[in-house]
Amino acid sequence: MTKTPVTVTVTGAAGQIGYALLFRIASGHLLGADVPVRLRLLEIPAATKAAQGTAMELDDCAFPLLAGVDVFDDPKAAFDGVNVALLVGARPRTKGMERGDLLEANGGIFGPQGAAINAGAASDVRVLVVGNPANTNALIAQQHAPDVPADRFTAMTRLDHNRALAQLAKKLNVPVAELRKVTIWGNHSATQYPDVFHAEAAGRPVKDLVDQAWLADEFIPRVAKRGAEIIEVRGASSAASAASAAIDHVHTWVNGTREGDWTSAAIVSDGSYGVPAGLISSFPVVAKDGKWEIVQGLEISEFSRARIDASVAELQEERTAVQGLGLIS
Ligand SMILES: NC(=O)C1=CN([C@@H]2O[C@H](COP(=O)(O)OP(=O)(O)OC[C@H]3O[C@@H](n4cnc5c(N)ncnc54)[C@H](O)[C@@H]3O)[C@@H](O)[C@H]2O)C=CC1
Ligand SMILES: O=C([O-])CC(=O)C(=O)O
Repeated sequence: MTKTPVTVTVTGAAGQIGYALLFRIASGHLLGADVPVRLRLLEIPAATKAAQGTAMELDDCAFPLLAGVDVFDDPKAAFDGVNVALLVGARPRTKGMERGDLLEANGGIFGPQGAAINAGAASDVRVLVVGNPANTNALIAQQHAPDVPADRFTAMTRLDHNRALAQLAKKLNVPVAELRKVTIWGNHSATQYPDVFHAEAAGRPVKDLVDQAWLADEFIPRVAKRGAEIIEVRGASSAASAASAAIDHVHTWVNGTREGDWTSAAIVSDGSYGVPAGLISSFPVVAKDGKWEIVQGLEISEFSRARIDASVAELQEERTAVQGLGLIS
């Protein structure tokens, strides 16, 4: 193997998403089957022993692409030279909580991590925030990294996107691969808006195949509240599906979207579609040459406008809340 290994830092490495994620990164699913990776695992001191255990198991897999694994409890060391940062480490919600209830508990984690990325990351660093509330945590990290281009900070709505694909595929009885141009707008929360008005199923407009009552009363709430449904049924928040979506997000970011399709990612708004610039909000996006671009020029109906605005209003409230907590200025 001649390529230089890519350094991937995973926070919360001893957690349930971490356990589902690390083995897929090491086996080449994140960046490609010919790209060696060096893993850096960041944990709180109480969990570094468990992370060491996972590192031992990674060794035992003898993955040909894995160039090394190190465990850290210091963000500065963990993010030194990082190319891809997966910020997973944060407390998950439990039954009866909304993700926004985690703002105070988790927000404090992301300022120091953003600062450590600012101090030591490689110049091509890409950051994906998974820990909830993901959009606002990503905003906190980004605001602490003034020297890193803002477009390198993203939050994960790919799980919501994948959930929307799965629900539509079932409803329309088509393979997931035949679905295109589904969008998640706004916040990774119950206010998110899964939009199928531009979507296609096997080349046909989805809006002609489903009625508005199904969309409003079944599809949208099902996707938006799927995280809570998993907590209710599984007794713990989504892990393998979240890890899989994180893999998809970074793989698409680096390798591009397929022709004639787009995906969803929460990225720093440039003001498109009336989303205030600077908020980290989910949009329809394509990845080209390693960069996300918002799909422009889509017609937004009144039905969609009201739902996008409601989710964006929640993002603004979350930003005001973390300003009030002194987590960003
Ligand atoms: N954006 C999304 O679509 C999704 C987000 N999530 C979120 O991902 C986060 C992680 O979930 P799980 O792995 O299930 O939780 P978990 O509780 O199993 O693991 C979290 C890990 O993070 C570690 N951690 C806490 N503070 C840390 C810090 N400052 N630095 C490094 N590590 C730290 C903990 O020690 C623990 O090992 C939660 O906030 C959860 O809500 C979960 C599913 C989907
Ligand atoms: O719902 C939660 O708390 C975990 C999560 O973000 C998801 O499964 O989408």
